Amino acid sequence: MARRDGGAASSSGEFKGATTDDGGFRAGFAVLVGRPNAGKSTLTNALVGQKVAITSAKPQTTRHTIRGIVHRPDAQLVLVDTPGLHRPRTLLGQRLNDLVAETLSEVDAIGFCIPANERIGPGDRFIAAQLAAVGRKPIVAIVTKADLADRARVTEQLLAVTDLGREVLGGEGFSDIVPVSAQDGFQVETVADVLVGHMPPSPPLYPDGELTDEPEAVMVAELVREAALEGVRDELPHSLAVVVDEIVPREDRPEDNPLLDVRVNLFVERPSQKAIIIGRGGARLREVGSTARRGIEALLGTKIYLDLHVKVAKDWQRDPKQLGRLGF
Ligand SMILES: Nc1nc2c(ncn2[C@@H]2O[C@H](COP(=O)(O)OP(=O)(O)OP(=O)(O)O)[C@@H](O)[C@H]2O)c(=O)[nH]1
Repeated sequence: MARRDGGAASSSGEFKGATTDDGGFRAGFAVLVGRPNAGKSTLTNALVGQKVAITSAKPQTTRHTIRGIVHRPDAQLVLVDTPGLHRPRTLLGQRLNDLVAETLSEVDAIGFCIPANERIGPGDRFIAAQLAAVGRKPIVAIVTKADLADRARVTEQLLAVTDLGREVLGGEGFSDIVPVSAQDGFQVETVADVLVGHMPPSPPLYPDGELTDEPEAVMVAELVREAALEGVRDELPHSLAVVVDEIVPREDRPEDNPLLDVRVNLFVERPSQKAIIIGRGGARLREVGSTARRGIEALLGTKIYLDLHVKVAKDWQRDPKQLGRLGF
Protein backbone atom coordinates (compact mmCIF):
# COMPACT_ATOMS: atom_id res chain seq x y z
CA MET A 1 0.00 0.00 0.00
CA ALA A 2 1.33 3.36 -0.97
CA ARG A 3 0.20 6.24 1.21
CA ARG A 4 -2.01 5.66 4.21
CA ASP A 5 -1.30 9.13 5.49
CA GLY A 6 -2.46 10.65 2.19
CA GLY A 7 -4.66 13.75 2.39
CA ALA A 8 -5.25 16.20 -0.39
CA ALA A 9 -2.79 18.81 -1.51
CA SER A 10 -4.49 22.09 -2.27
CA SER A 11 -2.80 24.78 -4.28
CA SER A 12 -4.05 27.43 -1.91
CA GLY A 13 -2.59 25.46 0.99
CA GLU A 14 -5.93 25.04 2.71
CA PHE A 15 -8.28 22.11 2.74
CA LYS A 16 -11.67 22.97 1.38
CA GLY A 17 -14.36 21.54 3.63
CA ALA A 18 -17.58 20.15 2.31
CA THR A 19 -20.22 22.46 3.70
CA THR A 20 -20.68 26.09 2.82
CA ASP A 21 -19.73 28.82 5.31
CA ASP A 22 -23.28 28.99 6.58
CA GLY A 23 -23.37 25.20 6.94
CA GLY A 24 -25.69 24.86 3.95
CA PHE A 25 -26.01 22.06 1.45
CA ARG A 26 -23.84 21.75 -1.64
CA ALA A 27 -24.79 19.99 -4.85
CA GLY A 28 -23.44 19.88 -8.34
CA PHE A 29 -21.84 17.95 -11.16
CA ALA A 30 -18.38 16.51 -11.50
CA VAL A 31 -16.86 14.59 -14.34
CA LEU A 32 -14.02 12.11 -14.24
CA VAL A 33 -11.75 12.22 -17.24
CA GLY A 34 -8.53 10.42 -18.08
CA ARG A 35 -7.08 8.18 -20.67
CA PRO A 36 -8.54 4.73 -21.26
CA ASN A 37 -8.04 2.37 -18.31
CA ALA A 38 -7.11 5.22 -15.95
CA GLY A 39 -9.62 3.88 -13.43
CA LYS A 40 -12.53 6.29 -13.91
CA SER A 41 -15.32 3.71 -13.80
CA THR A 42 -13.85 1.90 -10.81
CA LEU A 43 -13.53 5.18 -8.92
CA THR A 44 -17.09 6.17 -9.83
CA ASN A 45 -18.31 2.86 -8.42
CA ALA A 46 -16.24 3.27 -5.25
CA LEU A 47 -17.55 6.80 -4.72
CA VAL A 48 -21.16 5.86 -5.31
CA GLY A 49 -20.77 2.63 -3.36
CA GLN A 50 -22.55 0.45 -5.83
CA LYS A 51 -21.85 -0.86 -9.30
CA VAL A 52 -23.36 1.56 -11.79
CA ALA A 53 -20.73 2.27 -14.38
CA ILE A 54 -19.37 -0.74 -16.19
CA THR A 55 -15.71 -1.56 -15.63
CA SER A 56 -13.59 -3.79 -17.73
CA ALA A 57 -9.90 -4.51 -18.16
CA LYS A 58 -10.24 -3.33 -21.77
CA PRO A 59 -10.09 0.35 -22.67
CA GLN A 60 -12.98 2.32 -24.18
CA THR A 61 -15.83 0.45 -22.58
CA THR A 62 -17.70 3.48 -21.29
CA ARG A 63 -19.40 4.67 -24.43
CA HIS A 64 -22.32 6.39 -22.80
CA THR A 65 -22.32 9.06 -20.15
CA ILE A 66 -23.37 7.30 -16.98
CA ARG A 67 -24.09 9.26 -13.85
CA GLY A 68 -23.59 7.96 -10.38
CA ILE A 69 -24.89 10.03 -7.49
CA VAL A 70 -23.06 10.36 -4.17
CA HIS A 71 -25.62 11.14 -1.45
CA ARG A 72 -24.22 12.65 1.75
CA PRO A 73 -25.85 14.45 4.67
CA ASP A 74 -24.09 17.66 3.63
CA ALA A 75 -23.94 17.33 -0.12
CA GLN A 76 -24.90 15.63 -3.31
CA LEU A 77 -22.30 14.92 -5.95
CA VAL A 78 -23.53 13.94 -9.39
CA LEU A 79 -20.77 12.08 -11.19
CA VAL A 80 -20.60 11.81 -14.91
CA ASP A 81 -18.38 9.06 -16.19
CA THR A 82 -17.20 9.79 -19.71
CA PRO A 83 -15.49 7.72 -22.33
CA GLY A 84 -11.74 8.34 -22.35
CA LEU A 85 -10.78 11.59 -23.98
CA HIS A 86 -8.64 10.61 -26.89
CA ARG A 87 -7.53 11.80 -30.27
CA PRO A 88 -10.37 11.38 -32.75
CA ARG A 89 -9.51 8.75 -35.30
CA THR A 90 -12.93 7.97 -36.65
CA LEU A 91 -16.26 9.70 -36.78
CA LEU A 92 -17.26 7.84 -33.66
CA GLY A 93 -14.14 9.12 -31.93
CA GLN A 94 -15.06 12.67 -32.94
CA ARG A 95 -18.58 12.26 -31.61
CA LEU A 96 -17.25 10.91 -28.36
CA ASN A 97 -14.93 13.89 -28.04
CA ASP A 98 -17.79 16.31 -28.78
CA LEU A 99 -19.75 14.59 -26.05
CA VAL A 100 -16.83 14.97 -23.69
CA ALA A 101 -16.35 18.66 -24.54
CA GLU A 102 -20.05 19.29 -23.97
CA THR A 103 -19.98 17.44 -20.67
CA LEU A 104 -16.90 19.36 -19.50
CA SER A 105 -18.55 22.69 -20.12
CA GLU A 106 -21.54 21.73 -17.97
CA VAL A 107 -19.86 20.49 -14.80
CA ASP A 108 -18.76 22.29 -11.63
CA ALA A 109 -15.49 20.40 -11.26
CA ILE A 110 -13.32 18.05 -13.25
CA GLY A 111 -11.47 15.07 -11.80
CA PHE A 112 -8.49 14.21 -13.98
CA CYS A 113 -7.47 10.59 -13.35
CA ILE A 114 -3.83 9.63 -13.80
CA PRO A 115 -2.66 6.16 -12.75
CA ALA A 116 0.06 6.10 -10.08
CA ASN A 117 1.76 3.13 -11.63
CA GLU A 118 2.29 4.49 -15.15
CA ARG A 119 4.49 7.32 -16.36
CA ILE A 120 2.70 10.45 -17.53
CA GLY A 121 2.51 10.12 -21.30
CA PRO A 122 1.36 11.98 -24.42
CA GLY A 123 -2.22 10.82 -23.79
CA ASP A 124 -2.26 12.55 -20.37
CA ARG A 125 -0.69 15.69 -21.84
CA PHE A 126 -3.27 15.75 -24.62
CA ILE A 127 -6.10 15.55 -22.10
CA ALA A 128 -4.51 18.17 -19.85
CA ALA A 129 -4.30 20.52 -22.83
CA GLN A 130 -8.00 19.90 -23.62
CA LEU A 131 -8.88 20.66 -20.01
CA ALA A 132 -6.86 23.87 -20.09
CA ALA A 133 -8.98 24.93 -23.06
CA VAL A 134 -12.21 24.50 -21.08
CA GLY A 135 -11.39 27.61 -19.08
CA ARG A 136 -11.63 28.37 -15.42
CA LYS A 137 -12.98 25.17 -13.89
CA PRO A 138 -11.54 23.58 -10.78
CA ILE A 139 -9.49 20.63 -11.99
CA VAL A 140 -8.64 18.06 -9.35
CA ALA A 141 -5.83 15.71 -10.28
CA ILE A 142 -6.62 12.23 -8.98
CA VAL A 143 -3.68 9.84 -8.87
CA THR A 144 -5.45 6.48 -9.18
CA LYS A 145 -4.42 2.88 -8.44
CA ALA A 146 -2.14 3.98 -5.58
CA ASP A 147 -2.12 0.35 -4.40
CA LEU A 148 -0.14 -0.62 -7.51
CA ALA A 149 2.78 1.67 -6.69
CA ASP A 150 5.07 1.86 -3.67
CA ARG A 151 5.26 4.94 -1.52
CA ALA A 152 8.29 6.43 -3.30
CA ARG A 153 6.65 5.95 -6.69
CA VAL A 154 3.40 7.58 -5.56
CA THR A 155 5.36 10.57 -4.22
CA GLU A 156 7.27 10.82 -7.49
CA GLN A 157 4.00 10.70 -9.42
CA LEU A 158 2.43 13.43 -7.24
CA LEU A 159 5.40 15.67 -8.06
CA ALA A 160 5.20 14.85 -11.77
CA VAL A 161 1.47 15.62 -11.74
CA THR A 162 2.13 18.93 -9.97
CA ASP A 163 4.63 19.84 -12.69
CA LEU A 164 2.22 18.81 -15.43
CA GLY A 165 -0.50 21.05 -13.94
CA ARG A 166 1.77 24.10 -13.68
CA GLU A 167 3.13 23.55 -17.15
CA VAL A 168 -0.18 23.02 -18.95
CA LEU A 169 -2.66 25.03 -16.87
CA GLY A 170 -0.28 27.76 -15.78
CA GLY A 171 -0.28 29.44 -12.35
CA GLU A 172 -0.59 26.99 -9.49
CA GLY A 173 -1.81 24.25 -11.82
CA PHE A 174 -4.36 21.74 -10.50
CA SER A 175 -6.64 22.94 -7.70
CA ASP A 176 -5.93 19.79 -5.70
CA ILE A 177 -3.97 16.57 -6.13
CA VAL A 178 -5.28 13.46 -4.39
CA PRO A 179 -3.85 9.93 -4.46
CA VAL A 180 -6.50 7.23 -4.26
CA SER A 181 -7.02 3.51 -4.57
CA ALA A 182 -10.56 2.70 -5.60
CA GLN A 183 -9.72 -0.96 -5.23
CA ASP A 184 -9.02 -0.95 -1.50
CA GLY A 185 -10.91 2.21 -0.57
CA PHE A 186 -7.82 4.26 0.29
CA GLN A 187 -8.73 7.99 0.21
CA VAL A 188 -12.01 7.50 -1.66
CA GLU A 189 -13.69 9.67 1.01
CA THR A 190 -11.05 12.35 0.46
CA VAL A 191 -11.75 12.43 -3.26
CA ALA A 192 -15.45 12.90 -2.45
CA ASP A 193 -14.63 15.65 0.09
CA VAL A 194 -12.44 17.56 -2.34
CA LEU A 195 -14.93 17.34 -5.21
CA VAL A 196 -17.83 18.29 -2.93
CA GLY A 197 -15.74 21.28 -1.80
CA HIS A 198 -15.94 22.59 -5.35
CA MET A 199 -19.73 22.22 -5.64
CA PRO A 200 -21.90 25.32 -5.35
CA PRO A 201 -24.40 25.87 -2.54
CA SER A 202 -27.56 24.19 -3.81
CA PRO A 203 -30.39 21.99 -2.65
CA PRO A 204 -30.16 18.32 -3.72
CA LEU A 205 -30.55 17.91 -7.49
CA TYR A 206 -31.91 14.37 -7.38
CA PRO A 207 -34.19 12.51 -4.97
CA ASP A 208 -32.45 10.44 -2.31
CA GLY A 209 -31.50 6.90 -3.23
CA GLU A 210 -31.29 7.50 -6.93
CA LEU A 211 -28.02 6.05 -8.20
CA THR A 212 -28.17 6.65 -11.90
CA ASP A 213 -30.46 8.35 -14.40
CA GLU A 214 -29.40 6.14 -17.27
CA PRO A 215 -32.31 4.54 -19.02
CA GLU A 216 -32.44 0.83 -18.24
CA ALA A 217 -31.86 -0.08 -21.87
CA VAL A 218 -28.48 1.65 -21.89
CA MET A 219 -27.41 -0.22 -18.77
CA VAL A 220 -28.66 -3.49 -20.25
CA ALA A 221 -26.63 -2.78 -23.40
CA GLU A 222 -23.56 -2.02 -21.28
CA LEU A 223 -23.91 -5.30 -19.40
CA VAL A 224 -24.07 -7.23 -22.68
CA ARG A 225 -21.15 -5.25 -24.05
CA GLU A 226 -19.06 -5.93 -20.96
CA ALA A 227 -19.79 -9.68 -21.18
CA ALA A 228 -19.05 -9.76 -24.91
CA LEU A 229 -15.68 -8.04 -24.46
CA GLU A 230 -14.52 -10.25 -21.60
CA GLY A 231 -11.16 -11.70 -22.61
CA VAL A 232 -11.12 -10.59 -26.25
CA ARG A 233 -8.47 -8.85 -28.29
CA ASP A 234 -7.85 -5.11 -28.20
CA GLU A 235 -9.33 -4.30 -31.59
CA LEU A 236 -12.84 -5.46 -30.75
CA PRO A 237 -13.94 -2.81 -28.20
CA HIS A 238 -13.91 -0.13 -30.88
CA SER A 239 -15.76 -2.29 -33.36
CA LEU A 240 -18.60 -3.46 -31.16
CA ALA A 241 -21.88 -1.60 -30.73
CA VAL A 242 -24.64 -3.08 -28.60
CA VAL A 243 -28.22 -1.98 -29.11
CA VAL A 244 -31.23 -3.15 -27.12
CA ASP A 245 -34.02 -3.92 -29.53
CA GLU A 246 -36.77 -4.40 -27.00
CA ILE A 247 -37.57 -5.28 -23.42
CA VAL A 248 -41.11 -6.67 -23.20
CA PRO A 249 -43.02 -8.64 -20.56
CA ARG A 250 -43.77 -12.20 -21.67
CA GLU A 251 -47.52 -12.75 -21.90
CA ASP A 252 -49.35 -15.47 -20.00
CA ARG A 253 -46.95 -15.44 -17.05
CA PRO A 254 -48.28 -15.71 -13.47
CA GLU A 255 -48.20 -12.33 -11.73
CA ASP A 256 -45.82 -13.56 -9.03
CA ASN A 257 -43.37 -15.02 -11.55
CA PRO A 258 -42.98 -12.58 -14.44
CA LEU A 259 -40.49 -12.92 -17.27
CA LEU A 260 -39.10 -10.22 -19.54
CA ASP A 261 -38.02 -10.89 -23.09
CA VAL A 262 -34.86 -8.89 -23.74
CA ARG A 263 -33.75 -8.76 -27.36
CA VAL A 264 -30.31 -7.33 -28.05
CA ASN A 265 -28.31 -6.81 -31.24
CA LEU A 266 -24.52 -6.84 -31.26
CA PHE A 267 -23.07 -5.02 -34.27
CA VAL A 268 -19.52 -5.71 -35.40
CA GLU A 269 -17.66 -4.48 -38.45
CA ARG A 270 -16.27 -7.70 -39.90
CA PRO A 271 -17.34 -11.35 -40.25
CA SER A 272 -14.12 -12.36 -38.44
CA GLN A 273 -15.27 -10.35 -35.41
CA LYS A 274 -18.68 -11.98 -35.56
CA ALA A 275 -16.91 -15.35 -35.42
CA ILE A 276 -14.93 -14.26 -32.34
CA ILE A 277 -18.08 -13.23 -30.47
CA ILE A 278 -20.02 -16.35 -31.41
CA GLY A 279 -17.17 -18.81 -30.81
CA ARG A 280 -16.95 -22.42 -31.84
CA GLY A 281 -20.42 -23.87 -32.22
CA GLY A 282 -21.85 -20.76 -30.51
CA ALA A 283 -20.14 -21.66 -27.22
CA ARG A 284 -18.80 -18.21 -26.52
CA LEU A 285 -22.07 -16.43 -27.28
CA ARG A 286 -23.86 -18.77 -24.86
CA GLU A 287 -21.34 -17.81 -22.20
CA VAL A 288 -21.78 -14.10 -22.99
CA GLY A 289 -25.54 -14.62 -22.74
CA SER A 290 -25.49 -16.30 -19.38
CA THR A 291 -23.04 -13.78 -17.87
CA ALA A 292 -25.06 -10.82 -19.17
CA ARG A 293 -28.35 -12.45 -18.11
CA ARG A 294 -27.22 -12.69 -14.49
CA GLY A 295 -26.28 -8.99 -14.49
CA ILE A 296 -29.49 -7.90 -16.20
CA GLU A 297 -31.66 -9.96 -13.85
CA ALA A 298 -29.93 -8.33 -10.90
CA LEU A 299 -30.43 -4.91 -12.49
CA LEU A 300 -34.09 -5.35 -13.40
CA GLY A 301 -34.98 -7.52 -10.43
CA THR A 302 -36.85 -10.06 -12.50
CA LYS A 303 -36.21 -13.18 -14.56
CA ILE A 304 -35.41 -12.52 -18.19
CA TYR A 305 -35.06 -14.43 -21.42
CA LEU A 306 -32.08 -12.94 -23.23
CA ASP A 307 -32.02 -13.16 -26.99
CA LEU A 308 -28.69 -12.08 -28.54
CA HIS A 309 -28.12 -11.51 -32.26
CA VAL A 310 -24.72 -10.78 -33.75
CA LYS A 311 -24.77 -8.78 -36.98
CA VAL A 312 -22.12 -7.37 -39.28
CA ALA A 313 -22.62 -3.67 -40.07
CA LYS A 314 -19.63 -2.83 -42.23
CA ASP A 315 -17.74 0.32 -41.19
CA TRP A 316 -20.52 1.41 -38.84
CA GLN A 317 -18.09 3.74 -37.07
CA ARG A 318 -17.57 5.85 -40.16
CA ASP A 319 -21.10 5.94 -41.50
CA PRO A 320 -23.29 8.70 -40.02
CA LYS A 321 -26.52 6.94 -41.00
CA GLN A 322 -25.49 3.72 -39.31
CA LEU A 323 -24.31 5.64 -36.25
CA GLY A 324 -27.73 7.24 -35.95
CA ARG A 325 -29.40 3.87 -36.21
CA LEU A 326 -27.10 2.48 -33.53
CA GLY A 327 -28.04 5.30 -31.20
CA PHE A 328 -24.88 7.41 -31.29
N1 LIG B 1 -5.18 -2.34 -8.51
C1 LIG B 1 -6.09 -1.44 -8.90
N2 LIG B 1 -6.69 -1.57 -10.09
C2 LIG B 1 -7.59 -0.65 -10.46
C3 LIG B 1 -7.94 0.45 -9.63
N3 LIG B 1 -8.85 1.20 -10.28
C4 LIG B 1 -9.07 0.58 -11.46
N4 LIG B 1 -8.32 -0.53 -11.57
C5 LIG B 1 -8.28 -1.47 -12.72
O1 LIG B 1 -7.88 -0.80 -13.89
C6 LIG B 1 -8.64 -1.24 -15.03
C7 LIG B 1 -9.34 -0.07 -15.69
O2 LIG B 1 -10.26 0.50 -14.77
P1 LIG B 1 -11.59 1.26 -15.28
O3 LIG B 1 -12.21 1.83 -14.06
O4 LIG B 1 -12.41 0.38 -16.15
O5 LIG B 1 -10.91 2.39 -16.16
P2 LIG B 1 -11.62 3.54 -17.02
O6 LIG B 1 -10.76 4.73 -16.90
O7 LIG B 1 -13.05 3.69 -16.64
O8 LIG B 1 -11.48 2.91 -18.48
P3 LIG B 1 -12.27 3.30 -19.85
O9 LIG B 1 -13.70 2.93 -19.65
O10 LIG B 1 -11.56 2.45 -20.84
O11 LIG B 1 -12.04 4.74 -20.12
C8 LIG B 1 -9.60 -2.30 -14.51
O12 LIG B 1 -9.02 -3.56 -14.73
C9 LIG B 1 -9.67 -2.00 -13.01
O13 LIG B 1 -9.95 -3.15 -12.24
C10 LIG B 1 -7.27 0.56 -8.34
O14 LIG B 1 -7.49 1.47 -7.54
N5 LIG B 1 -6.37 -0.41 -8.05
